[in-house]
Amino acid sequence: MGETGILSREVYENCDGEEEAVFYEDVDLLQKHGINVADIKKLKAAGICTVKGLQMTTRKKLCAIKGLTDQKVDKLKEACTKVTEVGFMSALEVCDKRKCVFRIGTGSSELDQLMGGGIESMAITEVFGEFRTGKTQLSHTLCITAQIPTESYSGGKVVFLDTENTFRPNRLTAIAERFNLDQTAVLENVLYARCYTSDHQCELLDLVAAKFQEEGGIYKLLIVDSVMALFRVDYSGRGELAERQQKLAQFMSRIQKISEEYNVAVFITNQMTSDPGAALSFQADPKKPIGGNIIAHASTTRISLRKGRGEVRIAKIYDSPDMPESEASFAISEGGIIDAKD
Ligand SMILES: Nc1ncnc2c1ncn2[C@@H]1O[C@H](COP(=O)(O)OP(=O)(O)OP(=O)(O)O)[C@@H](O)[C@H]1O
Repeated sequence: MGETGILSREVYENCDGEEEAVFYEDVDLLQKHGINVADIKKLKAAGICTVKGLQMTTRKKLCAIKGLTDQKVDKLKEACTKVTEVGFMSALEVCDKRKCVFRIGTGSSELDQLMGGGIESMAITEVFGEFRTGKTQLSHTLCITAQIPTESYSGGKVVFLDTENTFRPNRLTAIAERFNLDQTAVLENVLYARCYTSDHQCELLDLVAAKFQEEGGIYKLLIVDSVMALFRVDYSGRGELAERQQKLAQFMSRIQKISEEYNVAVFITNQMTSDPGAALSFQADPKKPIGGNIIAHASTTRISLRKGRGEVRIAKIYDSPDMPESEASFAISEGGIIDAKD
């Protein structure tokens, strides 16, 4: 561990000094089961870098990869089963598997508590809210807190996909200062890409997967700020809605798989729109997140943000598989997200 407290070495270590086990099996392993290097290269070029990733890819998608015939796909699928078993496991085994799930703090202990300890790995956490509710500030804070090891978390690097040109490195250095971290090291640990179209946003996931595989176990967080902005621009009107939702579903499915494949936390921000149906049902807040059922089903935990007094913001669990619908407040400061009472 460096003087600053963040991990700057190539090999990340657990707090007890043990080297962290790489979570996945490389597709290169398939060579031992009769798959040639050229075909493995083709998989990697398509962003399929792990055996689990291969299991998660449909036969149809594999056949669409240039140079992969039906027979080759059969052989690949067969080789996969020799490396890892697919099928049922007991709930006890699931419990054991989930022990490697970690949580990344948000900078506010109240917000962490609301989310059961922070942003969870192997899952997608979505925050949505109107403008100025702190979605981007929370994204920036997570870029730093993700690098800070705790008793149960080793700390790691971050990938930031920016669709709205709102990423500001000077915010990262200001937040790093709050945590007494080396500013240059902190910036080095965040890999940034500016997305210009929704196609570009989707294509970048191949590079993200390749990076996660290349530096196994080092990346801990993928941020997409904001997930819908480009889809909203690139597809307009009802006529293009079906196509938009199909592309969006592919994007969401891919980031969901990446989170499980590499044991990383995925954090996405989303915008809101007025809900014409809500006025009729007398809802208190006639606004809803955009992206419809696709985002709703793919996100594991959904958190709504709204403005409170001054710098205070209120977060509410909107949907979660294991947390009650409760609220917490936090504040936005020069040092990022903090507790509202600070
Ligand atoms: N350095 C800072 N110190 C304190 N507050 C800040 C700082 N920088 C930004 N803010 C506050 O953060 C809020 C904006 O938050 P943020 O950019 O995260 O909003 P957002 O939810 O992402 O909005 P949008 O949808 O417009 O992108 C503003 O109220 C702004 O005053």
